[in-house]
Amino acid sequence: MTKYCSQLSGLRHLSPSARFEKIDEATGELMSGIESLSDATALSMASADGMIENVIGLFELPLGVAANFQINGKDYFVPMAVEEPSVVAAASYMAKIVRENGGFKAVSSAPIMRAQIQLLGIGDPFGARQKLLQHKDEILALANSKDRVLIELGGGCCDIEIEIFEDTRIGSMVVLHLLVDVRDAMGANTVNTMAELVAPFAAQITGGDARLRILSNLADRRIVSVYVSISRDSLTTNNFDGDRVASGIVEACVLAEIDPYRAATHNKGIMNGIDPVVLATGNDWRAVEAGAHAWAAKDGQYTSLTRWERDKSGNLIGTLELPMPVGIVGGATKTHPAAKAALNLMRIGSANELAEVIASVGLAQNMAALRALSTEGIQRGHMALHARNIAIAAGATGAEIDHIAKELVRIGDVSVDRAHGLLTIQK
Ligand SMILES: CC(C)(COP(=O)([O-])OP(=O)([O-])OC[C@H]1O[C@@H](n2cnc3c(N)ncnc32)[C@H](O)[C@@H]1OP(=O)([O-])[O-])[C@@H](O)C(=O)NCCC(=O)NCCSC(=O)C[C@@](C)(O)CC(=O)[O-]
Ligand SMILES: NC(=O)C1=CN([C@@H]2O[C@H](COP(=O)(O)OP(=O)(O)OC[C@H]3O[C@@H](n4cnc5c(N)ncnc54)[C@H](O)[C@@H]3O)[C@@H](O)[C@H]2O)C=CC1
Repeated sequence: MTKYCSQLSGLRHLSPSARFEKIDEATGELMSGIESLSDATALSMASADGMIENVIGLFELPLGVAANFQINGKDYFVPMAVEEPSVVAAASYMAKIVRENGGFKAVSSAPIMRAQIQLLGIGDPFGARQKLLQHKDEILALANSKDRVLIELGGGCCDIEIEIFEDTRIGSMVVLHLLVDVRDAMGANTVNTMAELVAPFAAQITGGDARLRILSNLADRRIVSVYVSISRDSLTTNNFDGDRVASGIVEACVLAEIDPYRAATHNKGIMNGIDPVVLATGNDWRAVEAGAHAWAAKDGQYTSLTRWERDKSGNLIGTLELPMPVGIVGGATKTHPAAKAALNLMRIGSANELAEVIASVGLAQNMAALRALSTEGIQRGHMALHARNIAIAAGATGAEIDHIAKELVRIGDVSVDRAHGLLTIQK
């Protein structure tokens, strides 16, 4: 059997089916269910109808595969479901550079999610806090009394925290947090069930009224960190030397660290890498987005999720740290056949491993954007690929698409208007 090797060049020149075969070959043909990735009807109407309400159809997106990823010494072809051109190309390109420099190094914390129980109508919030702490063992036992599967897997509610808030409109608020190791699940349903189970007991021992009982999407105990170190020589391009590219990336990041206007766009670029993998694996991208942006503002000002710096030898060092509440069981991960196939394609063994892959793609995407923005600008690479979209929007079909796109790039005017003009001349 061929060894799984994600280092592949020239995928852009192949047709989708030839690309599929090439990747299948490069993965050692061990992908059960991989055909779902190229099958537009992978999700049946019956399954879709079981997933959400009032279903009348399916909504499709292109699924690309980013090549070259090596994370903690393991190779990955990364499936990305996304509508935006240049994202998959950029991820593959940066993964190629990072691979030559030892690959991505990622670590993640235990998969701990938190649920909140809001308790109102309490005159002695600090006394209530003490009572909750005194009953911690009973709270944990109650929370862990239903989900046998999770407990047998070594997960479950492992700690509590308590917050007190005073508000002029509603008075004292005591908020009990359940900290739950959710193992390989995203965990929202798991912790919500526990919160609803514990709430009446918490109300009884504090004398309060239990209101909200729901997870927090600021998953600050479920953090993934990823690191790259890149020599300046690897960053040299035809027009810029590596030292200039590295300092350009650092300087671009500094603006995002101090200016929320830039930080929002900078972090959007990171999510360009993260969301497509979250989506392709059937995970909840709203939860990941909410957690990422709340984390980016956790010190009181919205800032960059990445840091780029130079070490003493001049190497470019990039790091990304953020919450990553994703699962490989539960939610849609097992009901959507393409999501199952996506996890198979990457040979993912745990939710933590998936989190590490997703964060690596986020860091790669940020590097690509900063590299382009601080040197030649975003338009050349991105708009050249976007030109095909523009050609399609103007009505090009079949072989016309590539022809019109190339012409738009050659003229330097990637607009629907110009594409219309070119199509008219052609017809
Ligand atoms: C687009 C590139 C990669 C071109 O870059 P290039 O220098 O033209 O690439 P290349 O032709 O030298 O190819 C190098 C490698 O890139 C990959 N590659 C290259 N082209 C393709 C393709 N067509 N299809 C598949 N893979 C491709 C592929 O891995 C290839 O290796 P090979 O296969 O040849 O051995 C570069 O210009 C780039 O990274 N640009 C940045 C793109 C980007 O960030 N896009 C996101 C959209 S913009 C946005 O929304 C976010 C933003 C920018 O606002 C965020 C922010 O402000 O921070
Ligand atoms: N605010 C939010 O983010 C909210 C999100 N959701 C949704 O909740 C869903 C995810 O909830 P989950 O609790 O993950 O799903 P789930 O309830 O479908 O699956 C989790 C359960 O799977 C079982 N399980 C089997 N094998 C396991 C393993 N190896 N590790 C851990 N558990 C295992 C456990 O009993 C566990 O409780 C997503 O679809 C999300 O969209 C729901 C409510 C709110």
